[in-house]
Amino acid sequence: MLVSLRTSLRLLGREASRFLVTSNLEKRSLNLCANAISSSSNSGYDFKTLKVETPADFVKHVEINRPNKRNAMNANFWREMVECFNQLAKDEDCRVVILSGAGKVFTAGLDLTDGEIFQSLVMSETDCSRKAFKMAKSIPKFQDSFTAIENCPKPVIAAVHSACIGGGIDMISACDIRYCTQDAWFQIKEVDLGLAADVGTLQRFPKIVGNDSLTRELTYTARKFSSEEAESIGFVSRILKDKDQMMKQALGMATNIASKSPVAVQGSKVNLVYSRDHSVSEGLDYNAKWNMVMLQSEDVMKAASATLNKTKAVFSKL
Ligand SMILES: CCC/C=C/C=C/C(=O)SCCNC(=O)CCNC(=O)[C@H](O)C(C)(C)COP(=O)(O)OP(=O)(O)OC[C@H]1O[C@@H](n2cnc3c(N)ncnc32)[C@H](O)[C@@H]1OP(=O)(O)O
Repeated sequence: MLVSLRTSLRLLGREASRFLVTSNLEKRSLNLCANAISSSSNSGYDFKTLKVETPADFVKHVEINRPNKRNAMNANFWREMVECFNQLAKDEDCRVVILSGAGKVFTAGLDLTDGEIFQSLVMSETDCSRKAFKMAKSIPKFQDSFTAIENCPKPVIAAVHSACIGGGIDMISACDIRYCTQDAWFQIKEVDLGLAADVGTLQRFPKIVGNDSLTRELTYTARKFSSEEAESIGFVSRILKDKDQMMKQALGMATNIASKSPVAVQGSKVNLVYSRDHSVSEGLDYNAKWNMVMLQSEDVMKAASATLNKTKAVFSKL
C-alpha cells in the first residue's frame, strides 16, 4: 500500500516536475517583474516612524525609525503599526517580516513626551465617568497596534538589540520568533510609571515563558533582565554576538520560511494563535476545519513531489 502510494506520488511528481519546469520559465520572467514591482511597491509603505524594505524575495524588513528618540513610540508610531501590518497581511509579495529598531537601541517604549498620546488618554473631560468612557475607546486602539502583528498571518521575527523597554516587550510578545544580541536587555517597565501594562505583555508574555512566578516578579519590580535570562526563560530563542550577526541570522531564517508553502506557513500561524487561546479539543476542531480546505491546496502536491524528487518546490503567490 505504502509502496504503491509512493509510486503514484513519484509518477505524479514527475508530471508535476515537468509542469513546473515549463511554468518555471514563465515564473522566472514573472519574478523579474515582481521584483521590480516589489522594490517600487515599498513606496506603498510610506510611514514616518517605520522604514519598510525588501531584503530578499518575499521578505519584508520593518525598522522602527526614530533613532534620535531611541525609537520611542509616539502617536504616529501607534497609528502606523496597524496600517503597516494590515498592509503586510494583504501583500502577496510578503511571506515573512523582520522587525528591528534603528540606531542605538531597539526601543525605549512609550514616548513619554508626546502630547497627543497623553491627550488621548487624559481627556479634557472633568467628569470621571465621561473620561472613563472615552478611555474605553482609546486604550483598545493602542492594543490594536500590536494585535495587528498577531493578526498578520505572516510570521514576524523580532530582532532586538540593546534596550527593549515597556511597550517594546508588549510588541515583541506579539511576534512569532524573537532573536536578540548579547548586549540586549529587557524591562517590563510600566509599574515604574504607575501603570499596569495594558497592550499585551500581561496577556502574552506569561504564555510565552510559561513561568507565572517569574512573570509576576518581573512585572511587579520592573527589574531589567539580560539576554541570557531572556533565553533561559524561552523569551528569545537565539542570542547573537552583535546586531550584524543577528540581522544575518534573522534574514537567513526569514528566507528559509519564505521558501516554504505560504498556505502551510500561514495556516500554521493562524492555528498556533488560535490553539494558544483555546482548549486542545477546540484547537483540533479548528485545525480540522481549516485543513478541510487547505489540504486541497496545490502546494501539498508540489511539496510532496519535490520531497520525493529531491527538488525544490516553487509556490505561487498567496
Ligand atoms: C496606552 C499606551 C500603552 C503603552 C504603555 C507603554 C509603557 C512604556 O513603554 S513604559 C517605558 C517608558 N520608557 C522609559 O522609561 C525609557 C526611558 N528612556 C531611557 O531609559 C533611555 O533613554 C534609554 C535607556 C532607552 C537610552 O538611553 P540613552 O542614554 O542612549 O539615550 P538618552 O540620552 O536617554 O535619550 C536620547 C533621546 O531620546 C529621548 N528618549 C528616550 N526615551 C524616550 C521615551 N521613552 N520617550 C520620549 N523620548 C525618549 C530622550 O529624551 C533624548 O532626546 P533628546 O533629549 O531630544 O536628545
